[in-house]
Amino acid sequence: MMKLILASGSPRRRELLESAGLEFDIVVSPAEEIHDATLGMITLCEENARLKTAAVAVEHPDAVVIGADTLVFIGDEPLGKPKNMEEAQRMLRRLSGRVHQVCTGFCIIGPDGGVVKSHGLTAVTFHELDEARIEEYLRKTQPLDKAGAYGIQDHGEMLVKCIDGSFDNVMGLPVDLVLHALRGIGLPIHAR
Ligand SMILES: Cc1cn([C@H]2C[C@H](O)[C@@H](COP(=O)(O)OP(=O)(O)OP(=O)(O)O)O2)c(=O)[nH]c1=O
Repeated sequence: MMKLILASGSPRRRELLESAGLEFDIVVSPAEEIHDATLGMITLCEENARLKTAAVAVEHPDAVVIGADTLVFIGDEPLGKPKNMEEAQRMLRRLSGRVHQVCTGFCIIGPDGGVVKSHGLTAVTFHELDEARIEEYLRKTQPLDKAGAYGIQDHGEMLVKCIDGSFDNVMGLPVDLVLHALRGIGLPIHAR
């Protein structure tokens, strides 16, 4: 049986892959992310996913390794994780009352060195948020380890009016696409 490794320290990614019924080990990737917005949304997320995955794959050449990167985009501008609560507040103010895109790039590297890259894209519409709502949200949740300063799984109803696309993808991993890609490289995965 081929070993699967999730190259991620994100508890959300772990939860999503577990709920898909997969067995895997976790190895947190030491790779540094790049922030070059001129690459464009999809290339930037997929390239970050590839860097994270490749850094683990070289150490585990017999395994199938998967890694991912989630970014929030306002137009062409990527929002990563806020550095502090003030930046988190500024991000939520900017997301208020509008639509943004959440892109999760993922990469799978197999024992043959083959690289598969793909991504999920979800449009998220926020309610109009007043200052009191933003403050309450930031008090209730932990925004600093999340792209765009929010977690849709974390009191998301306080912020999110609607989404167009996959919820899992916003949370950190487009599970259906990942399962499809894993099947494509020959991992025995049963339908959900
Ligand atoms: C938009 C959004 C992001 N997130 C999280 C998912 C990711 O953990 C995080 C984006 O940061 P990432 O850099 O994609 O991932 P990470 O640093 O947490 O973990 P690793 O690089 O080891 O895989 O934001 C949510 O949990 N909910 C959301 O609604």
